[in-house]
Amino acid sequence: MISGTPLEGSSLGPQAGRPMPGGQLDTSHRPILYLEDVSVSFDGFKALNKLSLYIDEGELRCIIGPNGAGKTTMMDVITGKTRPDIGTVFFGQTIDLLKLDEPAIAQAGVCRKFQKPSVFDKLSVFENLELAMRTDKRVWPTLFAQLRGEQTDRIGEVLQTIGLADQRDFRAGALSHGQKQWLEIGMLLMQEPKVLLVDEPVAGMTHQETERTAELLLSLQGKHSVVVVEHDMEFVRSIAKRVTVLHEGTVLTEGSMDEVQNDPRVIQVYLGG
Ligand SMILES: Nc1ncnc2c1ncn2[C@@H]1O[C@H](COP(=O)(O)OP(=O)(O)OP(=O)(O)O)[C@@H](O)[C@H]1O
Repeated sequence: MISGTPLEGSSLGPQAGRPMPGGQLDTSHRPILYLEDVSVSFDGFKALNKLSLYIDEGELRCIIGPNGAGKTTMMDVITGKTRPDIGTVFFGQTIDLLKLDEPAIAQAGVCRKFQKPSVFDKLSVFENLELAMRTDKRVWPTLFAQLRGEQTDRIGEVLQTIGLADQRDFRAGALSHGQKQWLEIGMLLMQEPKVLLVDEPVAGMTHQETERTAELLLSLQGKHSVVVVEHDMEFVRSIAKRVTVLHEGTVLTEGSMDEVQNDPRVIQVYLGG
């Protein structure tokens, strides 16, 4: 049995079935997440400039763009870390994310995976997943109880999804960098997020780990909306259906990987030609 240490700084969201912060999620009109005309200034510099972005339910979207394009700021706005000067950010049709704070946004089902893994090294893979489930406020009544069968099953499912079933009793500290990243994705999945924001998931990974991460993220689409910010173009090509290119805080273009890579404006932005 592990203790119920809070996951400080982590953005863990909910499992289904409890009232959501900000109201009930309504995705009947397609986008599960949308930003409209969002601007953010830092000392007069516009990090986001009338950015509009629409993410559909179950979609896997890749966001690319040169350094300083505004990708991180965009994620910060969605998760409530940064408040825009102006603009609209909605989760479904009815939940105004600008009215919620960071924990409430995570609890509503918008979760973020940061670049650096933050698993608990001394705990086993299984215990890390168990802890992620126990930090969900809606299962706090079970904090000191034995895991119920369905909860153990859920951990088993997530272990399969992240490809760590054989490592379930390994200490997380003994995992490779790639395995730690998958475990952290698993910890977020324990909360059954509707939207998963993933920041540079393959940075520092081996080729094989990168391929496995592509399979993992592809397996999530349909069940979750996944927004991936990544610089590795080969990786983006391997998972992308629709790619959004950010530049100077706004959407330069959107389309398939082939479309955006052949767009002269994109080539100019990347090559500075
Ligand atoms: N807190 C801040 N204060 C001042 N300027 C900031 C702040 N955060 C971001 N910026 C600036 O806003 C712009 C957009 O930054 P952001 O980190 O969102 O870009 P990015 O696309 O994520 O870049 P990278 O790919 O390098 O991570 C950059 O010019 C950055 O220097």
